[in-house]
Amino acid sequence: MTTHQLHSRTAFHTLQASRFAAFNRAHAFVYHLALLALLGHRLATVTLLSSPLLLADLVLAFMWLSAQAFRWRPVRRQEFPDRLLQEVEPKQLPALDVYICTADPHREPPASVASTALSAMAFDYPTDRLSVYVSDDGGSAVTLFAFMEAARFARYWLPFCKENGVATRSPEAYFSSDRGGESEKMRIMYQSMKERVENAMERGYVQGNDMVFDEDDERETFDNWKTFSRNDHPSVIKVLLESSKDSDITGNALPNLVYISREKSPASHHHFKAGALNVLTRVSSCMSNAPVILTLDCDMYSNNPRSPLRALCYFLDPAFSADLAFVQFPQRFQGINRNDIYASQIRRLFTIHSRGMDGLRGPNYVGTGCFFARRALHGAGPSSSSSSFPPPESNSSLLSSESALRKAHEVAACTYEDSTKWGTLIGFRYGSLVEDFHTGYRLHCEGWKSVFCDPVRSAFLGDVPKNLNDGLNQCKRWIVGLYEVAFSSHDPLTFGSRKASLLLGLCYGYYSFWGAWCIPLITYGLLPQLALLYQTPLFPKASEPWFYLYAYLFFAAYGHDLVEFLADGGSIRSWWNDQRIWMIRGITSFLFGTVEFALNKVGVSAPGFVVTSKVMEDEQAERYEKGAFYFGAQSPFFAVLGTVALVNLSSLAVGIARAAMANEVFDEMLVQLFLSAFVAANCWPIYEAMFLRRDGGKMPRKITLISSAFAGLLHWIGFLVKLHA
Ligand SMILES: O=c1ccn([C@@H]2O[C@H](COP(=O)(O)OP(=O)(O)O[C@H]3O[C@H](CO)[C@@H](O)[C@H](O)[C@H]3O)[C@@H](O)[C@H]2O)c(=O)[nH]1
Ligand SMILES: [Mn+2]
Repeated sequence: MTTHQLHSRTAFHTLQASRFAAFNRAHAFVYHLALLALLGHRLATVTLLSSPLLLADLVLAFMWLSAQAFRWRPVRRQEFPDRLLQEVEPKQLPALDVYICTADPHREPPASVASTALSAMAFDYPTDRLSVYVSDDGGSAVTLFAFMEAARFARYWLPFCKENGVATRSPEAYFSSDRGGESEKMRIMYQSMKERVENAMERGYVQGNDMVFDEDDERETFDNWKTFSRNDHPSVIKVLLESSKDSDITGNALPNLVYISREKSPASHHHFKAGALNVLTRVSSCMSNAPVILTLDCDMYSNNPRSPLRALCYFLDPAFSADLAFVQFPQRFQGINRNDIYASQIRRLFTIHSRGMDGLRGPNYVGTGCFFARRALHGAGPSSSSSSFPPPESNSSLLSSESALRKAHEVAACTYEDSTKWGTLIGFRYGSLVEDFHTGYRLHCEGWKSVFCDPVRSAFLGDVPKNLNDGLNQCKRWIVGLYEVAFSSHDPLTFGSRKASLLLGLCYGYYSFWGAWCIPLITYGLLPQLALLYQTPLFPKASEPWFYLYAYLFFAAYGHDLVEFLADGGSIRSWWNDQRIWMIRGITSFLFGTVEFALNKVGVSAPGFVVTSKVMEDEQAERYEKGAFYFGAQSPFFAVLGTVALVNLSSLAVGIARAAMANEVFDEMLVQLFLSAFVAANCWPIYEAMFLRRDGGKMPRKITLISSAFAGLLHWIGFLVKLHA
């Protein structure tokens, strides 16, 4: 029991260990014995043909073992913002800097990005200590324009939210559901602002008709912009709202709002989002320099205006916060269809495993919805930084003062980081496409801890890729980034387990090698099926005792997974979809990511960050809403899926036919028959898309043909192997 529980009547937060922990440990003990027996049996019976299964089982064993770390001590926390407010005067609350990253106005519509900013500006937080900074890696004049519009709209929107007790403070989200009465005027105002932004977006630049330029300076900015290109332009830093000068229509101060597009040049590396976050960290330190920082992706709007207070329940607890680097809220999403066909919620990553890590030293940083102590980004471990929180008052001079702006431009320059420790020891860390995973991991290694904060009303909501191909591409990028950490000089298994803890090292090890799932998934998705076709048994007979070992290992793993999923609030249908997508990712994203990482390693290609699209055509939206898969892209992923689906279908058909004729086939081949049937059941949407559907989401003819050719090739190889065996 912690001290916080003892004083739970006044504590700002409490912690409760999960009742599952004891069960998990007992189960892990039994399961590991079975796993050892399996590996022993495999080794003793290994043949040339079954040797890939041995490798697959070894990878499975590693995955299982490292995943037990998440189950060792899951915890749940609760925080009490009202108690905090009883003890801390609003004037004593630390300043808060919010960072919002955007990178591409075509994939991330500027009006939605501005909506996210408005939701953060409308936090239940003293506006004179709140600043919102947006980083625009897209270098888009339209995004700046959208933020200028948002700055004007904020004068009405903030008082509207507070007077009407609105909880959904992103205007985009608020007006997407039908509202009448009072909000009609606001809706019209928002719609017309959105239209102006969209018109400028369509045109591609901002002109005098779009807005009344307040100052010549504004006109000049947009005129100069016409010579900029995305990858080559000077820094643009604009203070759009300044708390000490600007107020809303009721006379209350507005938060600071600052637009930044860092300098870009083809000659320097920009380190994707991590680079953007580091510029934000430095520019904001020249301006508001708040001790608390919130990072948000441009699509992750605030859905709970009190989340800053919740984070402060931890940061303002002096007995707790000395080594607290960040408070992570789960990534949650809006607009997911009923049974979450693409398993977009990724419950395991975003909640189940986060709770597991929270019982060790804290959840991983997942890039958005995360409050940081600024000092944790200074590169000194917790013991050497000042233990009191919050640190002394932030800058009080004007954000837009000439000196602040001069300094800000200096630190946003693309050569500023040359021969500094930014990205290696200071700030957000470079070297991985999953800068969030990497940064959180390194902070844990430095001795910092983190907290997982999961209020009943989700704190933030974002968009998910609602198209299978986009989702698989996103996952592929993650895999490449995760391997970059796995094969760095700070690899989780050796370095991490020493510096953080053995269990945390295993957690990070599990994810850094996430892509290795492709080995067992591809092996188990093809080999037993081909062997079934050519009547080669690879598993014990159903009448042998060893059979029960396999059955136990399979059903216990799936069962445990299901129980965890249901306990997290999932349904059986969405669990089924989740495990299906895991298989699909395994043989596509994980495989392609593994290959891509290897190619990067030998210098054939270089890592790139393809921003996930947050826009969707109406037809696609409708199809997604109905729960139909979308296969209508010429994607190499789909060719792999089609191949595996066809191999399983043919082996299942042949296997059943043979088993119907001879009983001993059933006995000998039960495991292989089961595997074919199980994979085929999972492949149902693929068969539909190949053979049954007529709509735009069906598999393109070409992909079906390529898949059939590959499947045929595999059958033929199987046949040759059988001939020679
Ligand atoms: O060069 C870049 C590339 C991306 N971004 C921003 O990074 C965010 C995440 O990009 P997105 O395409 O949405 O990637 P996802 O894969 O959906 O993002 C997940 O994975 C990322 C990498 O691990 C994390 O940074 C994110 O927080 C996490 O939500 C967006 O706001 C982008 O605008 C930049 O600012 N600069
Ligand atoms: Mn995203």
